[in-house]
Amino acid sequence: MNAKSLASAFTFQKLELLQKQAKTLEEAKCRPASMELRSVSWGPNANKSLVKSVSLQVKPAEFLAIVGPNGSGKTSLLRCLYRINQPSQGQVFLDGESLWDLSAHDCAKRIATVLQDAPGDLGLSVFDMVEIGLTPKSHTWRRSKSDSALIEEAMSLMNVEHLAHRLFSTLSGGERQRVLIARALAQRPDVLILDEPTNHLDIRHQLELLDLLAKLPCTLIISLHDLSLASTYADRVLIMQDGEMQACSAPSQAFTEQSIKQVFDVDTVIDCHPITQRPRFSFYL
Ligand SMILES: Nc1ncnc2c1ncn2[C@@H]1O[C@H](COP(=O)(O)OP(=O)(O)OP(=O)(O)O)[C@@H](O)[C@H]1O
Repeated sequence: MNAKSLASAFTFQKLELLQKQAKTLEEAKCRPASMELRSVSWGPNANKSLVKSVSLQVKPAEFLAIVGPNGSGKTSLLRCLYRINQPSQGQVFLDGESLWDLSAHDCAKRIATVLQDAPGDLGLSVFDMVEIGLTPKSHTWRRSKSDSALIEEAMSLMNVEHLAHRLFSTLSGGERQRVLIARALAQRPDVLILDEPTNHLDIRHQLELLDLLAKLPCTLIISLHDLSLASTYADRVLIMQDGEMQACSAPSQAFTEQSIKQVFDVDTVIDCHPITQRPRFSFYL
């Protein structure tokens, strides 16, 4: 077997393992939810809107990527979706129920988040950190065998099981990010919201993460700076500019040379990726 076929056999085995594990998470009763924003606006005060009348529907199990330049309102919009930013106008719905009619605890049972600001040094081990993911659905303080299996499975999916006993605070940026994603997976969410999850990750881990996320049996809403990752993995792409939604459609429709010039102010040549058949970009100024 030559090096190339060895590498692809390894990738295949690993993918098979990931798929099997994602199936176990599926058996752990994920119920992908729909989300809807109806004319949602939000701002830190009455005179300032950072999210401006955004309307969209996300179907159960859909993968929606949110892209846009720095300061375009991606994080502010995500915060509306996980019940931190209460809209000044409009409403957000989770499976048809208004998010603000649900308790924070009910939301946490269904929506998991991985945010840009990592939690501070809580003196917790990696295992403890991932275990926190079980809290919203726990009925008791005692950890059961299936709880431990879920924690281990989530750590193994994110390739951090060898770090289980390390202090979270001693990890590298990329390791921390993977632990926080494992924590979100242990939560067995119906909706998973991630804000720039590929920050700190090397290219191999970026691709593995997106590949794994795209297979999870939950609704995914992810902000990404990397347009190629959004193009390769997302079902639809929402392009934000100055707090407004510029486009929300399949990558091949949302990403055009004109839309990228208008929103990101860079020139692009777009062609079709020979393997993924998705739009591929070459940027220039
Ligand atoms: N609570 C707040 N008070 C005042 N301004 C805010 C507040 N939250 C966000 N902003 C500003 O609103 C704009 C949008 O911020 P947001 O974090 O939503 O953008 P983003 O698209 O996620 O940016 P980035 O790509 O840099 O992460 C930014 O200019 C930011 O400084």
